[in-house]
Amino acid sequence: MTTTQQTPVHPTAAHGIPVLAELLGVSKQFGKGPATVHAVRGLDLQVRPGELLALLGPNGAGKSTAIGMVTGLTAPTSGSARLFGRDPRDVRARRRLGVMLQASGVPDTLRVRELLTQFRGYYPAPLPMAQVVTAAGLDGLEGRMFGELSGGQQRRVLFGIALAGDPDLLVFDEPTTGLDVEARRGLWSTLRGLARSGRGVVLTTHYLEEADALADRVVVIDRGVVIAEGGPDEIKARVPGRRVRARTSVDLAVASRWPGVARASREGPWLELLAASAEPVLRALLDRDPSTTGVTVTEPSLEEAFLALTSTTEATR
Ligand SMILES: Nc1ncnc2c1ncn2[C@@H]1O[C@H](COP(=O)(O)OP(=O)(O)OP(=O)(O)O)[C@@H](O)[C@H]1O
Repeated sequence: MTTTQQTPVHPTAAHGIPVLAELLGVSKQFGKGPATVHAVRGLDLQVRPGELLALLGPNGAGKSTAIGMVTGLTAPTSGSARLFGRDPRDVRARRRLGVMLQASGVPDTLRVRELLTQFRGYYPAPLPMAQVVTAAGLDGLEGRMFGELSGGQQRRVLFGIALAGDPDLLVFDEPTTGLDVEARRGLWSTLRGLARSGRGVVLTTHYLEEADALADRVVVIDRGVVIAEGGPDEIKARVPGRRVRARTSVDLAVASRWPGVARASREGPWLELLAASAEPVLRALLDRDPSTTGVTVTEPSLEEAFLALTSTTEATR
């Protein structure tokens, strides 16, 4: 952790717990007139030291736009974004921030060592080169040109660049996209270590098991607004659901209209229902088709909770 910083962490109103970054009632619109896109609408978000926060949401939900406002790359249309208590575009705040975005803009012809040296040079107290290389899994790649690396190796370089300044807050937009299983697990462990050392870590991900395995707090965004927030277990509990699967002749369209049924799907003879609770569904199934067999009831995964939270009742055949 950088020890030379003069800037105090911004003390927020909420119980005096320090906040590294926050969005307060932030909205962002792109375009004008009938073509206006409301990417983010009235979003509140806070990131605290030592926490790993995952932003989840379907494509186009507003996750990258939210991250852009936290990191000062995008100005809010209304509301306020603060980074270490300052405007996120203020260089004194940005020096304490490490960012890894989806698009890189890194020159293909620079070698990994040159890139890391260049980025370390932007910061007052950068992380030692050897630590950056090890944490990002770049051992042996230091002499290679960026443009000649594989997609996964390039992601690791970008990760190294985000770490280079030894930042207090790290923001990653889909950091594990394109990484193989081993590299992903390695990155998870690094992210956990960063949070344990007191840094704030924010990431967006499409891998829901990643948020489940990693995050202290999950914020689910849909159409620009927060629709759920809490620990992974709390998010799952927000859908007080059970997945009921059974071999039955009950019609999909009928079952999908039962009260409390959030999703229904059929695969051959198997009907699967995500429902608020299992008992009424089991009763209804057996009433309609006494020969229903093979019933299993399970808790929803984070993925199912996420789908139920971000979609209206949907029946698929
Ligand atoms: N520069 C821009 N100009 C116009 N529209 C934009 C711009 N950036 C984002 N949008 C729109 O804002 C909405 C939110 O986009 P955003 O990239 O924040 O979503 P996301 O949750 O990160 O999606 P994904 O998971 O696909 O990366 C989308 O409808 C997108 O098309």
